[in-house]
Amino acid sequence: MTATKTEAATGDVVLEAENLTKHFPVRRGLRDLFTRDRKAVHAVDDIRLTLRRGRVTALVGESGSGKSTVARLLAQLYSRTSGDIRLHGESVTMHGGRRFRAYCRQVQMIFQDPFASLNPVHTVRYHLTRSLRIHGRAGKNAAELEQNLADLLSKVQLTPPERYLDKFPHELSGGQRQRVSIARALGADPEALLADEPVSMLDVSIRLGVLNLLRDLKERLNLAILYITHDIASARYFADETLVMYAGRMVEGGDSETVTQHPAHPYTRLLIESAPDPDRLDRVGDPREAPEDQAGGEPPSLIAPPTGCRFHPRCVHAMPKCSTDLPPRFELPIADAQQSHWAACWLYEEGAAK
Ligand SMILES: Nc1ncnc2c1ncn2[C@@H]1O[C@H](COP(=O)(O)OP(=O)(O)OP(=O)(O)O)[C@@H](O)[C@H]1O
Repeated sequence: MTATKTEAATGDVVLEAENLTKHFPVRRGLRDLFTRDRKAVHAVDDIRLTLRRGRVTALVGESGSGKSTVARLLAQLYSRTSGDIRLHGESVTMHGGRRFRAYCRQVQMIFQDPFASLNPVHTVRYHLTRSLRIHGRAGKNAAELEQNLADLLSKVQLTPPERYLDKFPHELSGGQRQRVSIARALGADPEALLADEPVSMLDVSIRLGVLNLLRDLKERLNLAILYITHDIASARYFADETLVMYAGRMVEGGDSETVTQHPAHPYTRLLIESAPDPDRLDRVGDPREAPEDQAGGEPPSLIAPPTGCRFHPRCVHAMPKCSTDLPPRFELPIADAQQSHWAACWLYEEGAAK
């Protein structure tokens, strides 16, 4: 791992990604061996994001938009094609060793499926003890270990701890299993949590409880949280900032209230209009209220993604420029000077007809 200091080493910034890109090579067939054609899935291109202490950042987009790939790049589970990842302003390059282990301790991932991420033949005690031991936090003796295990379970509101410590994963509910996964991540005493769809496999009735727990941990432990979801409504409820991805690129970002209540990018509007919302049922049938509803179609192939804006083939507002030129981030006016709101859409270029 190499390390170079940047100016962003100060303040509440924990983790930053700059121009983060991941292309997966496509396996070549026999015929391709005779051509120079090297195909790749352009899963993630030019991602820029910042995670701050005590804040939740939501990464929203439909299936296949590249959200999990971003999380796995940040967790160092994938090597990146290009771009930079900085922890406290220091660039990190994966090569193993002490610094790499320190990064893995500070940046922990929570997976979507708690049943798959916990080993069915081991108890809660085993999972949590292993995490504490790996990260050198098990304590000096058995009594200290027991206390640390109890503390971890209390942090995720599984109390009294002795009721859960010797249970196997199949003896717990989905929500309890996800809490154990969160406790295991907390065993490292991390600064950032990467939560990849942490509630999407849970019953609707218990999702809120797990999101409230994560919010409580964010506040009490001052954690930076990346919350990955396809549910933009939950981003409004749970996240301070929301970033929207489409076909491997970020298209809009800003504080969650603004992005969800005043979406600017045609894709974000489509995403919101496609989400079930009882408040809007009376408006169904009035196309003027929801012009993006007319945008049909499917997300593009990421092996040969569209040039220009990747959303242009589906966009009802597309202009000739959209199919040729990649839109940069345009800052949008916002009442609160503390907040920011941007959209990567040519509609917001100065002088463009809206
Ligand atoms: N290991 C891999 N090899 C090749 N292509 C991959 C790999 N992992 C992901 N992809 C492709 O990269 C794109 C982005 O996938 P990713 O899983 O990051 O999307 P996502 O937004 O998280 O979707 P979902 O919500 O369904 O998990 C998809 O086209 C996917 O098929």
